[in-house]
Amino acid sequence: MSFYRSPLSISAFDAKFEAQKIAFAPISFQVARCLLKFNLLQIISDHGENGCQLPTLAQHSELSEYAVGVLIDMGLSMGLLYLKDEAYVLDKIGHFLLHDDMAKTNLNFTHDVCYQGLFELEASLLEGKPKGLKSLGDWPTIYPGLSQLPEEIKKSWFEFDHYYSDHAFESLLPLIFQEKPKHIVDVGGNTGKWALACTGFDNQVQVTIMDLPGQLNVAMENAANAGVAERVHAFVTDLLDEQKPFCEQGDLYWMSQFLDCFSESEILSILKRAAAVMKPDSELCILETFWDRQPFEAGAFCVNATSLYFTAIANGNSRMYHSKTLLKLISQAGLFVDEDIDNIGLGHTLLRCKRKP
Ligand SMILES: C[S@@+](CC[C@H](N)C(=O)[O-])C[C@H]1O[C@@H](n2cnc3c(N)ncnc32)[C@H](O)[C@@H]1O
Repeated sequence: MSFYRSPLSISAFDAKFEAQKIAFAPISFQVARCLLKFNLLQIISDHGENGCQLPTLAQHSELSEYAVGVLIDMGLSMGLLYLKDEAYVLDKIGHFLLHDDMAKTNLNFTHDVCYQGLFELEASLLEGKPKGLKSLGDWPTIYPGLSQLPEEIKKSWFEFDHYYSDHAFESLLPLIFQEKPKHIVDVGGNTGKWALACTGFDNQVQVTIMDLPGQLNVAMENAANAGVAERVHAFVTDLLDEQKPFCEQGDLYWMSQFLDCFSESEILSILKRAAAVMKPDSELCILETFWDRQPFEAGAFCVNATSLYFTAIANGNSRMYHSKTLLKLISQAGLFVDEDIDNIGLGHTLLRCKRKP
């Protein structure tokens, strides 16, 4: 990691400006969202290098000239737009806000899932509980509620979750099937996307998904729709309950974007239970986004920001970890890392683990 290791090279004057950007950050965020929502960035983009004047923009939009005016003037201040005489022209940051699917996915997730709940960050930090979760529903953590979230919010949550794992899955399949596993146990298998990717890649493999009941219903429906119901099996569980059995007989245990949903002590307990059912030659493959393993500072920013979603909304006690934290827990659970591969998909790391002899 080449960043975060020295003071920023920035003048006091510019640093003071950066501090003001933070002070007004929620306002900038909502302005960006509304510029997108009301199509204003798109209309300005359509007008190319000559740009578009306020009255024309208002004519093309459902908003009043006043409403468009406050948005686009703040758009100038945020560096999304610039002025050419009286016309507003799309600048580079505006271009990426409009066209970059990662920015869109992160923005929708932040708005729909996190925005209201983050008001409770302070209380969440003090109590170690996701005090903002009540903005979405009445559950102890977000996970039992995933399948019951209102449609728009559910869409943003799943698009966010899938965006990152989908980018990793394609390059992972050949790696995961290197040792030709016959039975894969997908721990926290969610909607069954990985299970379906595996059954599509290998026409013999059997996949068991361990998850909470709400998610498993969705996953099994997806498996049936894909015509692989006889090769995808449901293992209903709550991994926070140490008394519940762990699926045995897996050649390969798969935990993708899963351990970050738990605190360090919960991770240790889950890993110990996995190690206890693993055969001497079983593998445990962990796919995570560690903030210290990001090739670019932008990645570390997104990963560290996501931690606060866990704090205020998801469960109050988990985060996107530093790789050293997970490596320590893996060893404490009686496992060792056989292979450690960075830069998979969008900043994922694959840890291939085995039981210590
Ligand atoms: C962030 S999603 C990861 C989904 C998927 N593995 C991927 O890579 O996109 C976490 C998954 O863990 C499941 N999960 C969370 N808490 C759980 C628990 N206590 N017991 C079982 N599954 C749980 C959730 O239902 C969800 O499907």
